[in-house]
Amino acid sequence: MSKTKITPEDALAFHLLPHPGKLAIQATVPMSTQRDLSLAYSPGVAVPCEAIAADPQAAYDYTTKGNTVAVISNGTAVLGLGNLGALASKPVMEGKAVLFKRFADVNSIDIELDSEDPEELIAAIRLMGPTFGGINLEDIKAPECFIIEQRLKEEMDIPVFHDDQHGTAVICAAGLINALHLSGKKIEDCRIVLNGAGAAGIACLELVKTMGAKHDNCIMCDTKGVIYQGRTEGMNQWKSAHAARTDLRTLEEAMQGADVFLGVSVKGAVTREMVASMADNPVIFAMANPDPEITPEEAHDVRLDAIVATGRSDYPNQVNNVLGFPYLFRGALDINARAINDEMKIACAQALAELAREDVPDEVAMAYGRKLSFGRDYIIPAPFDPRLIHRIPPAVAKAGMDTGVARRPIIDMDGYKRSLKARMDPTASILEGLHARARQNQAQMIFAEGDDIRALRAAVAYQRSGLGKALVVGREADVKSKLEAAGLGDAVRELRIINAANTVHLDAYKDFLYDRLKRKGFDASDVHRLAARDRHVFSALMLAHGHGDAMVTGATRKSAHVMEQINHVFDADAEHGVVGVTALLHQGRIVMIADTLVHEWPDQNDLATIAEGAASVARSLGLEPRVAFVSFSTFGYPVSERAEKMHMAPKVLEARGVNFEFEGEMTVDVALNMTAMESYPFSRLSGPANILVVPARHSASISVKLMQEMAGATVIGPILSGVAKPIQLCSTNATENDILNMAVLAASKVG
Ligand SMILES: NC(=O)C1=CN([C@@H]2O[C@H](COP(=O)(O)OP(=O)(O)OC[C@H]3O[C@@H](n4cnc5c(N)ncnc54)[C@H](OP(=O)(O)O)[C@@H]3O)[C@@H](O)[C@H]2O)C=CC1
Ligand SMILES: CC(=O)C(=O)O
Ligand SMILES: [Mg+2]
Repeated sequence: MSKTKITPEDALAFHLLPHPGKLAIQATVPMSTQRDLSLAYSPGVAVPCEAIAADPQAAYDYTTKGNTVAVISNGTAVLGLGNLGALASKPVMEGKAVLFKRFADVNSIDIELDSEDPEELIAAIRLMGPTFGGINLEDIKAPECFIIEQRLKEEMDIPVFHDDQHGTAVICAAGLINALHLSGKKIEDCRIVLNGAGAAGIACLELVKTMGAKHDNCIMCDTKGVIYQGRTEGMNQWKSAHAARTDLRTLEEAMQGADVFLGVSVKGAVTREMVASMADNPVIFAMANPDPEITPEEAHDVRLDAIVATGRSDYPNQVNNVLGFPYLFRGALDINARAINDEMKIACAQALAELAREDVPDEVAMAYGRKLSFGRDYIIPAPFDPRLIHRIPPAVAKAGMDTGVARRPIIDMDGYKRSLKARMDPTASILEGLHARARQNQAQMIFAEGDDIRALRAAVAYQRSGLGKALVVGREADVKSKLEAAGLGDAVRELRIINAANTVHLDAYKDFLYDRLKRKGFDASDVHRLAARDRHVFSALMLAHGHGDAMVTGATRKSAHVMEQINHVFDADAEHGVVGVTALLHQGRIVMIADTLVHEWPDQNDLATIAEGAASVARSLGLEPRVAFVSFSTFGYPVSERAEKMHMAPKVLEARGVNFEFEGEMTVDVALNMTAMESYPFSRLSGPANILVVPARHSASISVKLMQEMAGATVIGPILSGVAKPIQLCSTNATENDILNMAVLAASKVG
């Protein structure tokens, strides 16, 4: 697996831009008219207030309570970094909140409380009960976390769940079930060593014992070594419950002959020697974050037979509570649960373990750059597995219903599973899919504009994200000084910088170009100038000769000019059926507009070609194309000469016998809104259109820019379809991230 290299600068920039932090709040109701105001606020708001006063359960219907979880910390155990305090824990808590949203569509808000006094924390959190459907406690150190959670569970009527305890224990249990399955050992026979007797450690060992591990076979260690019966130093009642009858005193001694090591302590706590002394087929879960107790490389160095997991996303087998808390809360919220109980946690662990043993869909395999199948390097589902959202919450909800904590049981389980699938934003998986394919292809990407810092930053990000090799066209000294000025001086060595003036291939490139242009009014000196001095032409020549797999350009010059230059090398014009398609991503929806680049005033045949090009782009993004030819008239009314070609284009497609849905002509609202489409029951579209073929390039540009400026839509493209090699153009106002996305798109098409 290619490892993503993240620098401290990357991490800070990610948190700084485009806005400080990682989340925002968005209204879900219209707030534009006097009437909206009267309904949302006084006087309309009084009605739900009274309804809730009469029946508290109504809060789940009329407020956000039922889908809102608080992520609460006091920062006393921030990951494995220790007591950084409430304020410094905020990035982690915001992070958990975004994970809740991304993976389970749970709205979540972070709350950092500046106190280490359990009583203060209990009082503060208890008072927040009315606001939330659940409380996720996070990174509060042991033993205070045990007292706080226990009391809040008793005193609150919503789920209170300390993620570091139970989230970790659930995932650890799921991974362990599968790891032991592979090593052919029974949990009751295993000698288990757990390092880190805090929030995560105590909960993990308790669950492992519930699963059948014998008390006398389990050794728990902390900073003072083995927790044995009679030890007095650094003890508390939770540690005492796991004190072993043993003469072992150090982690090193405990590890000898152990079958399983569970680490929830700190970076580097385990040595190669300790791993070497373990039993056959040892299981090692080094779960400390951000750095594990021992890296998989170090462990495998001494024990090839080890099954190793960490808490990180850049190694196989990520045993991290991100696989648990989003889905546990999703299931709990959907039954308006009073609590998350042990049965719900066990159901979650079992569902996760089962899922990992099943066949893995290709999209998941691609996201991880390798074929995943149940085995030593795949014992637990991967976080981007799209099946998690509809497999885990139903198991949790069912367990909650069976054990009587549901205020509102689910009656139609199949309907519930379908609704879970629909919850997820399809745009997220499309972008993830593109990244996945790009990562798998490991393309050598030509960044043509090495004189532009945005392109250079994108090239660095491309390479450091493990997507492939970045080839930058530019002068070495210039690239170096620009990168240094941007604080990226160390990236110079990582990139391959190609200077057109002194490449060994220049003569071959010139011969090729001369052949293409000699009958088009270009002489040898024109060709030399183009090949050696124009970065777009030079880059296209590199690509044409296989000295790179794909290219991205267009940030420094208008796309019409860039297309003209590229056309000297490739047949990238309307005549050759090339089409520009722009994808608009907005509010969980994707709509493509075509042609946004190549055809200026297409006729009906061109329009049909544009539809075909756009359909192939849609399929490459994993979408089943539904094309609408759009205009200001719908199915012939009002009659207009201008709309004629849009009316005729579907007939051309019919004659071509294409294998995707299309219809037209129609207005955009009919194309995108199934209710409006109901007035035309003969329409052949089975759902709202996802491709709008527009009458001309100006209407394409207007539509895209209007959506971008007014609605804040994310714009990807124009994506070029029909060129012999993957080339992507970005716009002159592209950001580093836009350029990177274009590179990813180009890379996803390689191969
Ligand atoms: N992968 C995952 O999903 C998760 C991983 N974790 C990781 O687990 C670790 C602990 O978190 P948490 O339980 O919340 O923290 P706590 O502060 O509650 O507990 C930390 C425990 O680790 C022990 N410890 C610290 N250093 C060492 C050492 N060198 N050798 C042995 N034990 C040591 C402490 O010992 P003592 O009692 O003597 O002070 C304490 O018992 C962190 O690294 C965290 O990132 C946590 C949750 C989830
Ligand atoms: C993953 C997590 O919750 C932790 O490391 O604290
Ligand atoms: Mg944590």
